[in-house]
Amino acid sequence: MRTAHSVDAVRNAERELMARLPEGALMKRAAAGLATACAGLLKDLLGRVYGARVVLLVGSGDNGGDALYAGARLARRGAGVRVVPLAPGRTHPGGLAALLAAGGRVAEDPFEVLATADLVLDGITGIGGHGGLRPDALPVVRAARGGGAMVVAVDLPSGVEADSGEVTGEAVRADATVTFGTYKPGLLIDPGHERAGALRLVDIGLGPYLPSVPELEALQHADVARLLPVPVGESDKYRRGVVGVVAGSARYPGAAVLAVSGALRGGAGAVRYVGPGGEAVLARFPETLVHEGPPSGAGRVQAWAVGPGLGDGSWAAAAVADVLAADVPVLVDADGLRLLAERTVRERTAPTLLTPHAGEAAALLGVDREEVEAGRLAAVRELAARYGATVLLKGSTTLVAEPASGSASGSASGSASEPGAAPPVRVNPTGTPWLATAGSGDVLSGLAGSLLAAGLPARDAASAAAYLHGLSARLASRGAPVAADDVAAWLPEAWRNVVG
Ligand SMILES: NC(=O)C1=CN([C@@H]2O[C@H](COP(=O)(O)OP(=O)(O)OC[C@H]3O[C@@H](n4cnc5c(N)ncnc54)[C@H](O)[C@@H]3O)[C@@H](O)[C@H]2O)[C@@H](O)CC1
Ligand SMILES: [K+]
Repeated sequence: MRTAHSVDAVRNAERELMARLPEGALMKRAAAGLATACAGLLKDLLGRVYGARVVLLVGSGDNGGDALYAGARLARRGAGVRVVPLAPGRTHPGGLAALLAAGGRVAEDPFEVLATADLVLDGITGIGGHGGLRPDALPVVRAARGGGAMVVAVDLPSGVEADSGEVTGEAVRADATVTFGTYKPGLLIDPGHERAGALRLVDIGLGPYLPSVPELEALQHADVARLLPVPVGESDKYRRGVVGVVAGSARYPGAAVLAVSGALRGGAGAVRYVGPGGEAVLARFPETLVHEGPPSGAGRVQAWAVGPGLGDGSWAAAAVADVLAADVPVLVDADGLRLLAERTVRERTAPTLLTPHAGEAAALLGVDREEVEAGRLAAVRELAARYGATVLLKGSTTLVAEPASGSASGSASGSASEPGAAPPVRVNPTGTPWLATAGSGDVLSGLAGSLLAAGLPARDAASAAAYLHGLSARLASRGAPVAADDVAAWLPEAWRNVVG
């Protein structure tokens, strides 16, 4: 599991640790890890550190200090290091002295050195930065990218808000980010994540001083493997769980097929389909149990997934209300989200999982889509709190938030967090831009619904589904476009990849 902590948590931990260490020791630890990472990258790039051309972009804070001490280490190994001070007169004095003593120099012409640099270290701002890059930094940052050097961000790409991943205006676009002590939420959530490049974590000894419950967590293979249901000898289809899928319409019969295709690969023992797309579903998946009346008359199910391609006719509205009245976990997606009342969801006693994309989340919150996209973490938390439901906010870095315990009964998922506090938001690390394709959300709904029916708590079902879904798209794509149908077809391979 990768975990990220807030700036406040990092600063508190740093304070406690620093009180036990000699002055400056923590920064030197950070700089040593940073220099080692840069030396490794230079060796991959050039086969050597000696003679490499390194430029340091340095702001007014300790982030610049890290860059300067790391630059000094690289200079001692024979790299030609030049510093571009973006806040002249406020450059970290100890760091600058160390760099100059090691043979580094202040660049006379920033643009000249950036044009020929092999590696640029972005030490403009770290966790103390706010409000995006300042105008005076923009031409220098653009020249760094334009010169073709590898750009390595120190702790965080400058311009990215550490706690949210928000970018106001412009931010550095790094090839790699070397971060200290713990990941920061902004490194794992878009738009910040996408600016960070490959992530490396340097241990500076903060671990024991960080809160045990992080702000954010990203599951890895082993975590997901532990969550996935495994049938045992005496399992039958009912014990494995039956998932009910309410999806599709005369206009969108394909949504029914895609949602069922995801549900069939999600671990439930059987899939019941309810809606007007039964014929299309059976033609493709004869193993589906099809029902035409209201969902409540369909027979036993352990969880429902409702919404993809439903349209907004009266049948759809009645079906959504019918499903929400059931005392089993319910996933609501797509058109279903337009047909639900906040109060109905809040009053449910069984878990509810909402799976909006940014546009749908914006409609539920009554704000603009851009606001949700820029502040995804705040949006998913707000939705979970308002609806008292688990919320999966789709996107390139899909997020899963749980409401604080007590705000919705039945939706706790065994988290180790304090009573009353919401557990950490989960961010999915397997997404790929190729997943932004029509119908892929329908597959995800069926898959997550199936995992709910198999008995996973809503937060686990949502995060395991997002993980498998992203991985499946990556496996299917291998760099080429994929269709939603491919994503569904590759789910068994993704599952094997995770548990194998
Ligand atoms: N506190 C510690 O013990 C450690 C801190 N470390 C480093 O220190 C960093 C935090 O240092 P600071 O708290 O000094 O903060 P930063 O260095 O991140 O930035 C704060 C400085 O930048 C200015 N600033 C804020 N927003 C700006 C913007 N948009 N454009 C330009 N300048 C802006 C502020 O006026 C302030 O002077 C971490 O990210 C990490 O790199 C590491 O050395 C590990 C140890
Ligand atoms: K930085």
